[in-house]
Amino acid sequence: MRVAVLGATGMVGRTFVRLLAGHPWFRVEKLVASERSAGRKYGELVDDSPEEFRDVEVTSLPEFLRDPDVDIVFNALPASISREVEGELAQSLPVFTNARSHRYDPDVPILVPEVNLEHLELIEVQRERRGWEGFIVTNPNCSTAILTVSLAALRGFGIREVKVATMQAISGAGYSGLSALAIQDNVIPSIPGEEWKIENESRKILGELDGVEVKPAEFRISAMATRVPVLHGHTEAVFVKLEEGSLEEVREAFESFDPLGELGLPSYERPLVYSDVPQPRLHRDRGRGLTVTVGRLEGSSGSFKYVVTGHNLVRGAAGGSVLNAELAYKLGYLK
Ligand SMILES: N[C@@H](CC=O)C(=O)O
Repeated sequence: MRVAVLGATGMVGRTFVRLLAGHPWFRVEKLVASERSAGRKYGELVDDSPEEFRDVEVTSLPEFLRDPDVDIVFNALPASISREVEGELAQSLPVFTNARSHRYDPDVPILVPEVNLEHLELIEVQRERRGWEGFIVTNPNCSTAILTVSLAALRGFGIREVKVATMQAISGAGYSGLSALAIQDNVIPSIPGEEWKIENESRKILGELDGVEVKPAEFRISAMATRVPVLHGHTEAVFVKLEEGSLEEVREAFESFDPLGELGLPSYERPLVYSDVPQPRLHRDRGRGLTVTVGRLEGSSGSFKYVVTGHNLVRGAAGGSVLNAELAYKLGYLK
């Protein structure tokens, strides 16, 4: 299928392009960016462009919108312009987006294939309600994606409460998000909007599809987000209360979590690996960036703590979105 990547020169857009290079089902035909970049070769704008895209001429967003002529859109544009752009494109095309603009619409799924694949049924609700031929599927905020993969492994024990403190990498703030002087030798315990997203997106993702919308999961959740001087890879200290489960059972649940192994999705990797001391520099690239690493599990009688780390740009953004598209393709939502 022919694909366009919107916002192709930003941190997440570059990751989309890298992950889609040589993809067996999706062929990137259009790299879309600002008017400033339009007409220039992708390799001039992005130093580490995959070889096959170095000479591709970048298209401006207005030009793309006049005649999209692709089968699928991956969106890495900023949220400030995404709502309108996505709404326009979804009238005729499937849109897989990293932007938060539509995440909280009741008929739009926040999809993590290993956690809530059944929420894809909302595509039919969107089409019915909005008269679209296409649809919008979002991936979660990066820290939420990493957290929910670990929580999904624990769902069978009955999750009652989650407390999480994040240590988020610099790349989560975008290419020019933070100055070196602000983050070097420092920890910044404030990421605007992040805690609300973690708390609300997690409950939607782990919630139940009730016909035309998702009933959020009922567990209590409280998040504290911090930025740390790590390039890529968000790490999270999680404290969870479960209805039941021993330490051995919880560890076994982490170790055996592999819900979509049979589907044959090209990007699929085991979503979770247990390792004693998870660390972003050592573990973020595990499973080509799609595997999260869980460890430091301690606790008893339904009260546990653990650490999870994962690649914010891959599992937490572009990689999650590509996996969403692969799942939709496999389940017949892309024609
Ligand atoms: N908001 C996150 C980026 C992931 O979506 C961050 O600031 O790290």
